[in-house]
Amino acid sequence: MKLDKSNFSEWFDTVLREAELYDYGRYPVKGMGVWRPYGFKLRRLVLDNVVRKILDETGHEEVLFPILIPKDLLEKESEHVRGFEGEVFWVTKGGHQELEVPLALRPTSETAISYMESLWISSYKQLPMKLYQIVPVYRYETKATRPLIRLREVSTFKEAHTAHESFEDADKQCIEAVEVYKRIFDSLAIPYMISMRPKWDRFAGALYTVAFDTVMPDGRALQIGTVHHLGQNFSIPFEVRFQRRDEEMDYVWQTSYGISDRIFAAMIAIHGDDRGLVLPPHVAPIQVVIVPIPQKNEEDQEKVNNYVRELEEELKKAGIRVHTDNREELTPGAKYYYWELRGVPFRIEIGKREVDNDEVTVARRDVKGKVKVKRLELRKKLEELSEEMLNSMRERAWEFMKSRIRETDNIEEAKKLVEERYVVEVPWCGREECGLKLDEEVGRVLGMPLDKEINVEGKKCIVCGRKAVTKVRLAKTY
Ligand SMILES: Nc1ncnc2c1ncn2[C@@H]1O[C@H](COS(=O)(=O)NC(=O)[C@@H](N)CS)[C@@H](O)[C@H]1O
Ligand SMILES: [Zn+2]
Repeated sequence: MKLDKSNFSEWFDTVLREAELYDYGRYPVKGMGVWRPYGFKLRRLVLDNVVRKILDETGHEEVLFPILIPKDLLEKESEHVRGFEGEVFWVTKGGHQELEVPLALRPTSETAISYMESLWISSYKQLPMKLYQIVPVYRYETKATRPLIRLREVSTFKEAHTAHESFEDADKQCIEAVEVYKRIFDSLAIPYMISMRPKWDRFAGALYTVAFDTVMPDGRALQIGTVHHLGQNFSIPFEVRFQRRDEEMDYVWQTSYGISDRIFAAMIAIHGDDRGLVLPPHVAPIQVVIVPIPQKNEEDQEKVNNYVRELEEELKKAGIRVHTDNREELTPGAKYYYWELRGVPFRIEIGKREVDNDEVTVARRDVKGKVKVKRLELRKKLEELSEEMLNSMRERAWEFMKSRIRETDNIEEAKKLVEERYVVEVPWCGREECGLKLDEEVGRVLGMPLDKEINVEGKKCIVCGRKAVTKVRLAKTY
């Protein structure tokens, strides 16, 4: 099977399948895939070593809520229910019994969490309350479903929900949430744009939505994370009341922020190449694969086998996830291909020469060439190479994303650039009808850049010609 990343959609589906990460399209429910052992290990390492680690370090506490939400609860916040009513899976029967109250498979959990917070929270002393859970959520997506990108069972949904004393505190939490997401994406070397979503595209029930978008290899933008200021839109209907410091009663101010399986889609898509996966060393299920080079005579073979066994022991003791590929039926070359497809960051080749010189030959997955390393220096060298590899993956990914972003003051040029799969930044007057026109005729409005200086001095809205007040990013999106 020849991989060709220039045909991205085909490449992505093939890599997921051939690297035995994730089985999609064969499980007999549309929009739902299966995490296979190798992919499940990658997912667990990302969740434990990156997502949970950063969330726990920033004052969040992990919880677990029921998956079923009664209809009356889901419908308490009017904008929320309008936003999700077409997307909810319902459980309507228990055994032979029709259920009194239909139960929703959670599409997200603001309603479930606000309901319980109304029972838990009574005083400002309990605030801020910062909870998160990593659970599957369910959305009856009607647009084309795609593995890890648009699922009906979003199997890895990290949703954080926080409650605060004031609008300002919730606002500050949104800023903190943006920093948390920057750390998570930076740790996986995923590049991102941060934009304020336009009013017509914010989360159902939010005052505002800040979104992280990355650019996939085909130039289309993918929303990989969102942060919402919910104001009191849920706490009032759910009566999440608390006594303020001044002893007055008030409703809490809430935020919520979510990431999903899309972080795996982005990491796999952006770092992969024509040989398959390229994984950041600190989350790779196998960090080092040892490939022994077959020897002609018995004695040399014995020496190589012993050397390999010791080396593997040493690396395991150092906490490195190492695997020796002793399969007789494969040539070294076939083994290289097999482990490159699976994105193993480092390959160590051991032949007679390495044994005689007490060294190893190391090949890094993301760059060509090999280096010889003295066995005694190997552990330290692997740490250095891991750092170097992650940094170069991050640099390369940001370079690519920046190469896909253009600016123009001309609507015709904007259309052409979006057609060519660029993200285009254009001056805008801020009026909704112009924004909606851009959304329809040029490209999806990702929103106002929050991650760069905006200068629209003397610029005109590319739709109506009025004075521009800001810029907006437009793109073809998933
Ligand atoms: N069908 C889907 N498949 C995969 N990922 C999805 C899907 N729908 C949304 N996502 C991802 O999940 C993130 C959070 O979803 S959301 O609707 O924007 N926000 C919420 O649900 C809020 N309750 C924050 S937890 C999105 O930014 C997007 O990256
Ligand atoms: Zn305008």
